[in-house]
Amino acid sequence: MSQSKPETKRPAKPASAAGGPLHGIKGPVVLVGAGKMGGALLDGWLRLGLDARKIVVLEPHPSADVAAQAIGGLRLNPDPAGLKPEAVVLAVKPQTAAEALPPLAGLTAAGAVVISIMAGKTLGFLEQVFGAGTPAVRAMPNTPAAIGRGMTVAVANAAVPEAGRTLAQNLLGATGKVDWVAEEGLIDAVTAVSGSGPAYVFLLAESLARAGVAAGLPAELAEKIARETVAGAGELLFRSPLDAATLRKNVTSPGGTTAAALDVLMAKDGLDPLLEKAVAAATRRSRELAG
Ligand SMILES: NC(=O)C1=CN([C@@H]2O[C@H](COP(=O)(O)OP(=O)(O)OC[C@H]3O[C@@H](n4cnc5c(N)ncnc54)[C@H](OP(=O)(O)O)[C@@H]3O)[C@@H](O)[C@H]2O)C=CC1
Ligand SMILES: O=C(O)[C@@H]1CCC=N1
Repeated sequence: MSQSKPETKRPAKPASAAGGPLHGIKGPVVLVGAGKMGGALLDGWLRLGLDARKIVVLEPHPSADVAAQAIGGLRLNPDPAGLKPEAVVLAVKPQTAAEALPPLAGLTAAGAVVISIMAGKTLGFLEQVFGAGTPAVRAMPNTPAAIGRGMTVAVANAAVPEAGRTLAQNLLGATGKVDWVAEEGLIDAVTAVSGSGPAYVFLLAESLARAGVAAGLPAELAEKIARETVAGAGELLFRSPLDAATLRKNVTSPGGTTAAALDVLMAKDGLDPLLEKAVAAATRRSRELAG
């Protein structure tokens, strides 16, 4: 290993989860690509008590945290030829998939479920690489997975048995909520909304801070209050039983300051058409990434 990735916070030892959702997994679970999203999944599995000895990571430049899991028995970059995995989780970039995955096609010979989180890459592509009839799940998580607050939407091909779906549900659910759809075509728009969505929210924090500076605030104060506002509003949305529109109305006094701002944001050329264009662009890009 010539290079290693920056360290991210990982729990020193997994929370005990005897009898938890990952308890019945025999393994090995092979994770291909342990970058930002693959690393978040790995964290979730370890946090939920999946025995590190049941995990294999294939990653050319593992972070120090991933490498450290080898002490607990995680196997890092063994020869894939001898492996008979229960699941193979694909978390490499879609642009590298065509080169990175064909050498791993033999991994599914013993019936492993392939679970891909790659943007754009279709169930058809997975079957092309791993063979027709391979049980395959295409899933789209997002980065709040890193703190167990992810939102994943998944679709399975017809070859996935009930047990395979449960396995995928449990592995993906280690990072947050999982919804399933029957129609694969929806995943491109899901990618544009929840997969990429955290970036839009972080941009809102950045943009709000810049607007604060333009309104005369010192940059440090503007950044702090914008960040806390986005984080606090997100937390309120998470905890409150009220929907987003009601929470918005609760901020908006008639004839007050919020109403003045919302007149701009909710105008015909406001946020709605802008986000519609942004989500359409991301959806298109997801379809292009199918290759
Ligand atoms: N980031 C996000 O918000 C989301 C990402 N995704 C999807 O997750 C996947 C991973 O994205 P992300 O984690 O952001 O990207 P990263 O670049 O952080 O992770 C990809 C990892 O795969 C490694 N890799 C490259 N080639 C191989 C190989 N041949 N075998 C094994 N590992 C390899 C990379 O190593 P190196 O860097 O050294 O090349 C890198 O560590 C993508 O397909 C993306 O579409 C899905 C939802 C959200
Ligand atoms: O930007 C991307 O392509 C990936 C997929 C969703 C979030 N990040």
